[in-house]
Amino acid sequence: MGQWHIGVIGGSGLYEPGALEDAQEIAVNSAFGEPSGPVTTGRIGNVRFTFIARHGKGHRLSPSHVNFRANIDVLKRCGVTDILAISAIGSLQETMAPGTFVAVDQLIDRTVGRDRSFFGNGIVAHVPLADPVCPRLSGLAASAAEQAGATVHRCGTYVAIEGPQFSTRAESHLYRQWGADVIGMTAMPEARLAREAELPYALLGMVTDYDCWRDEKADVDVTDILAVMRANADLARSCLTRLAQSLPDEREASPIDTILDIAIITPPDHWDKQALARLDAVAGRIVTNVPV
Ligand SMILES: CSC[C@H]1O[C@H](OP(=O)(O)O)[C@H](O)[C@@H]1O
Ligand SMILES: Nc1ncnc2[nH]cnc12
Repeated sequence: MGQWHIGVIGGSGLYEPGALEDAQEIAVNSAFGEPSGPVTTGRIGNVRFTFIARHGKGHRLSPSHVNFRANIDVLKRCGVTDILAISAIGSLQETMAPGTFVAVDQLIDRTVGRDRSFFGNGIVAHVPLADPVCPRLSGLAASAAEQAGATVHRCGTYVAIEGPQFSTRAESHLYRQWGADVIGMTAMPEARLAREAELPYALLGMVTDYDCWRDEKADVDVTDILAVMRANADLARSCLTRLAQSLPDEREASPIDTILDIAIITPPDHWDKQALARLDAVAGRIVTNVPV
């Protein structure tokens, strides 16, 4: 049992966490390069929240240039116990209309060329990822969103594309045939890296558009997406307040908190010193007590 500390990754249209008590903006260095920006840490009631804007303030970073490793590393360094990501998503299903929320539970990764692991080169780990989303946090976040007044779909498969362009119509139809429900550009490798950092991850998507499969005339565009996101940003922020109010007083341990115990395949006497040095936060629970 322990305290909750929720890391929030704010996506398109959500560049500020809203009112946090005792809020402080802090620049935290990462061993994996430049994060998207400083974090804002503060409390809602008894629960600590630490927020980072995924694309940076002013939306400077495209999905391909977000340093996902640095962002997760920084949140881990801040001591977060769980991550709630908030994203703009396109809908691939008629029933998931713009303005509704989706608590994503599965992911398909179509991104290319992004750094997708903290490990390799001197210390190899293979974490299980069959269920990339933490059902506990996802359920709590979905309930919080409902209490805040949102219509929430409690599961959905998200296909992560590389972007930055939106999909072709043929791709959009293909993803629907694959069983994807929603589409975005950022949940991968974010979810992979959260798992490697032993952080339960949940993703609350806000549907902003129907991508391009549905209507031959009205294709997705960024202006419409941002209008929906702006209209929903306060709703997203009130989800955080509701979440803080509804979290159990004590946080029960999750199997994800110790997932590296079953994932690191390289024996400690072969661990590379340089690799270890930058894993001091992500795998700090394991590597800091190892004699080198
Ligand atoms: C602004 S439209 C496309 C952009 O929005 C989504 O970002 P995020 O997941 O950070 O909310 C999508 O993944 C694209 O990056
Ligand atoms: N249709 C779409 N495709 C990819 N990313 C998105 N983010 C919001 N809408 C999207």
